[in-house]
Amino acid sequence: MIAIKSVSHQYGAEQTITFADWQVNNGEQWLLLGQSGSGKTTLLHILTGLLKPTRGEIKINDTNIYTLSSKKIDQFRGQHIGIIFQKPHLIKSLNITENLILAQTFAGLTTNKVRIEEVLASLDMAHKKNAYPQELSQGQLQRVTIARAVINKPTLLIADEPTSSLDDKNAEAVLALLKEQSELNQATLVVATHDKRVKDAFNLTYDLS
Ligand SMILES: Nc1ncnc2c1ncn2[C@@H]1O[C@H](COP(=O)(O)OP(=O)(O)OP(=O)(O)O)[C@@H](O)[C@H]1O
Repeated sequence: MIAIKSVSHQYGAEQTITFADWQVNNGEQWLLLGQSGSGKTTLLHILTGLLKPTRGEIKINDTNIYTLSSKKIDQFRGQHIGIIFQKPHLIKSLNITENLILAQTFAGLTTNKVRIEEVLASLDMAHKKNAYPQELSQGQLQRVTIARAVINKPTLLIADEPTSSLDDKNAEAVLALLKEQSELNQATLVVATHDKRVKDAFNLTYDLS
């Protein structure tokens, strides 16, 4: 489902990061490990269609994504890839339901409120569907971020450092949620981290260091 082959990226004249070939099958749960500066963010951007690598090929669901136009890549991302960033990036002037509608619209899909209610319920957030982002706690905001990432039933769910700012208890809870949601939505999960606490929760690891 994800295959990267002979991929490297060059920043300026001096720095080239080379990525080992990687094959990820449907439904697998992977940890993407690497120290600061090893290239995790670069690889995530490459995988999500945000950064065309200098060399190599990336296939997601048999689509060679960098052969698509940038508009088609944006649509492909919206429909097939759910991304959980460290910070929520929700629109403050829209309530939670409206933020999720926006995620459907950006992907070129029609509004599906039933799906929104289903996802919010699965994250125990149904009671906050009309709340605004500033009315939510950090933990609730993180749940909404996960809801937004899975709303379009992505085949690939990517989380970038989801636990680094959390204490042990919350880090464990977020990991459990990510695993549960990827299973519920039959999505492949890739969690990028340098957080050693996360290591034991995964048995498949792609290590950049
Ligand atoms: N736009 C850029 N221009 C030049 N060099 C860059 C650029 N982006 C990243 N780099 C360099 O590429 C290397 C990998 O960066 P990247 O952000 O992918 O690492 P990372 O593993 O995500 O690090 P961290 O865990 O600290 O976020 C670093 O040496 C960085 O300085």
